[in-house]
Amino acid sequence: MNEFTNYDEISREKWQNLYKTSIAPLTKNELESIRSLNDEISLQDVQDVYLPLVHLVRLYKKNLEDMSFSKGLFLQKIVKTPPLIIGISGSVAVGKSTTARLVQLLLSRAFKKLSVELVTTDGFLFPNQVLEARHLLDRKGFPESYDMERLLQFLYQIKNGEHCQVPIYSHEIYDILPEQMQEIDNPDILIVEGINVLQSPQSQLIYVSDFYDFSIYVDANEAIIEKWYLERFDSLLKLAESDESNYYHQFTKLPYDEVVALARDTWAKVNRINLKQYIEPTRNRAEIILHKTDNHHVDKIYLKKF
Ligand SMILES: Nc1ncnc2c1ncn2[C@@H]1O[C@H](COP(=O)(O)OP(=O)(O)OP(=O)(O)O)[C@@H](O)[C@H]1O
Ligand SMILES: CC(C)(CO)[C@@H](O)C(=O)NCCC(=O)O
Repeated sequence: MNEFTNYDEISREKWQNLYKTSIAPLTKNELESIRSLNDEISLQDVQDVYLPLVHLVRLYKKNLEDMSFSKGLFLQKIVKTPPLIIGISGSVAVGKSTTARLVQLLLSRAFKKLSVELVTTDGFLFPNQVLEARHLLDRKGFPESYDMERLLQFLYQIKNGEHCQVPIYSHEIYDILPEQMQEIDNPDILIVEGINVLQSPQSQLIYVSDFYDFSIYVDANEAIIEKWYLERFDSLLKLAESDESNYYHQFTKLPYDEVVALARDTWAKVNRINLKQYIEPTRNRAEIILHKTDNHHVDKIYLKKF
């Protein structure tokens, strides 16, 4: 069976015309907020692709509310609608966090009174010290480098309306920040972004799919993702140039061709292998697959049929 049998393939042209008339165009302020989020984002893509996507999320939210209401009627008690959880997955450097921040911004616009929080699963990586002790430093990002049980516990607590604290990962120090936590206090919508969002822990007793009400896999051709990875490596190095505490500072002293070779090597030996073995196989668990080409231009969207 073809991997996409279970999906409707929708061209960008078709997608961008869905619900066009019922979505208000972006205001000047909103355009500015998007620009400040990432000035590379194409505003045409926001209008044509991401606004209809957020409209679709509305339907899933409505569905969750209706189901809670009906369960309440059945049980003859008040059942509070749990937070809507959206998972965003895909390769390292494919643009998950940019997509997640954009979706957060657009959802806050669509639901002005609701709180929309964003968490990255990078925070659930074991600290370098633990990875080192387990000889896993060069396996960062692979399933065994994450505390998956803790991630699942967190998702459970969120659904249960509990106040949660999440560790914070910093690309600058290439490690979990000591003694700093992100506070998540009972949001209406939670976006969880990360390469392992659609993976299950090894015990398989709990399925991550039980917690996500909607999920997005950000997809692109492998050669293009490698290019984005190399470009991002380059911009991380530029940021590290005058900051000795930055993990990437050590590489700023190397000749340019050695830096490129190093980044290519990390892509080939770590991130590409992870993509092929563990990330891409979860693609067809997503509700929506956003397929991107050069310049992050979305050309195709796949929506799960059932
Ligand atoms: N829609 C977009 N338009 C333009 N540039 C983008 C877009 N999405 C991502 N990028 C760029 O691509 C690179 C990777 O993006 P991002 O950091 O969001 O990826 P990621 O998948 O979250 O990576 P990681 O898994 O390593 O955290 C960044 O340089 C970012 O600026
Ligand atoms: C933190 C992750 C795993 C995911 O965001 C990734 O950015 C990473 O650091 N991968 C390890 C190999 C590398 O340095 O690119």
